[in-house]
Amino acid sequence: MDNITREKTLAATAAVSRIKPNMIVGLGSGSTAEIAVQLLGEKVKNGMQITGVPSSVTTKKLAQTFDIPLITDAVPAKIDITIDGADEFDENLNLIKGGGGALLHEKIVASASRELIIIVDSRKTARPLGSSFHLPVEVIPYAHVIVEQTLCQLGSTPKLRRNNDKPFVTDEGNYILDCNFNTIANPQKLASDISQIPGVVEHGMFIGMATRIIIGSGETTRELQAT
Ligand SMILES: O=C(CO)[C@H](O)[C@H](O)COP(=O)(O)O
Repeated sequence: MDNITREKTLAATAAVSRIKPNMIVGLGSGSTAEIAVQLLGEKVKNGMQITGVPSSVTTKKLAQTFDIPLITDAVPAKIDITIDGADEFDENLNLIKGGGGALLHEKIVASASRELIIIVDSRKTARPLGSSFHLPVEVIPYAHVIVEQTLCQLGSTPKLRRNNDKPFVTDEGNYILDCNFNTIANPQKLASDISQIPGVVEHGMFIGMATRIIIGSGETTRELQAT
């Protein structure tokens, strides 16, 4: 196992150790969250009863291979703990997510969760949002040209995400604009401005949602907790 995978596994193991029998567990997306799904699958195999709520089609398929009982039709109003990854986080535990394109379902699952535990490897450290990752904004295809123009007026350089020569399409059939805002000085204000643009479905800033960030670091983990 390479060092980064070991760090992801350490963070995922620490997060999964917080899952107790009969919990409803939100299942995040991305390579780190997938390790957590695999570890949860082992718990289920050993007899622990949990119910998972997947945040993407990819995660649903993975969880099914481990026979994790799932709720897939609609997100329940109360999820005990969600374990997910992130592309960036700041010292206030605000996040940028959506590198894998699952930000809409991830945010819905997170919004229903009593606890949102984020797991990352040591390449990700607390820094102002936008400093190293472009903010994904999910838009309905019909509106993507006009939304792109408005996002330019807000100070970014949006780029339509592509999958080979076609636009990348999300699980809900939408497009993603990856927006370089450089460092985002006021995430709350920008989040509100973007949410008001007609045609925007969701953006990848998760503000005040994460309760804990577990960072795999070498042979150990360290944690940041919301105050
Ligand atoms: O937000 C996400 C997917 O939409 C992922 O959680 C994020 O991209 C982190 O992925 P990884 O654990 O592979 O670095």
